[in-house]
Amino acid sequence: MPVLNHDAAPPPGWPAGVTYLTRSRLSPTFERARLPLLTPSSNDSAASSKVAASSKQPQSQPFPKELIKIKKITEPSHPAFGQLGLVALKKIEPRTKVLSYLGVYHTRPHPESDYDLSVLRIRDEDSTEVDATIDIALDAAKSGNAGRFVNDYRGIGSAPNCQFVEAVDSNGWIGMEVWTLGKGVGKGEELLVSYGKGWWAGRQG
Ligand SMILES: C[S@@+](CC[C@H](N)C(=O)[O-])C[C@H]1O[C@@H](n2cnc3c(N)ncnc32)[C@H](O)[C@@H]1O
Repeated sequence: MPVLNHDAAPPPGWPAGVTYLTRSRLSPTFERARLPLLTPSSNDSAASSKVAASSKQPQSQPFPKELIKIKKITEPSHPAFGQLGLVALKKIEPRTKVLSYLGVYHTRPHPESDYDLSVLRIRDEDSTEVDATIDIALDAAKSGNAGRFVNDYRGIGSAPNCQFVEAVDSNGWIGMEVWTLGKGVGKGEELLVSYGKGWWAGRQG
């Protein structure tokens, strides 16, 4: 009898055309020589000092269906009207992990993506150029989990109620998680982070 992998089923509201992940992946174009930089135990990684110690993660990251749901935004006054967001199904306590941000790690710029999170940016010591950097980012544009639906607070709330936090993911790589901030998130409230002023500045046209 076939065994169904329920972890792999996307949560309700998942959009067609986006691959649902329960673990992040490497892009086929990911420069394999950079892989040790993603592992915080790596000796020469500047990343290791940046990443907070994290409890051992399960192999896959299920959707926290008891905490949140994916919601279609139907209020015309909402700046992301017609899109999706994340809403709390019950009060989520302050400083609580809600879910991981999963996607595809890459080492090439993805300026066109609105779902791309930088996880590592360090100086390239092998380059003769003064400003040369090594950049690794996690893009959920085509493949990801519900972390990709967290909206920015601007024009929606007075302040973010969540933030992206660096952590070690289930692959042992530097990853990102969505955590509540100091006030938690009330039942029915939308989870909102700050993408940062730079994110919006890069999109002004
Ligand atoms: C990472 S996605 C967030 C999820 C997105 N709403 C969706 O349905 O896929 C980022 C995109 O969401 C929208 N967005 C998020 N926060 C916003 C805000 N405060 N105002 C306007 N648009 C926002 C923008 O279109 C942005 O490019």
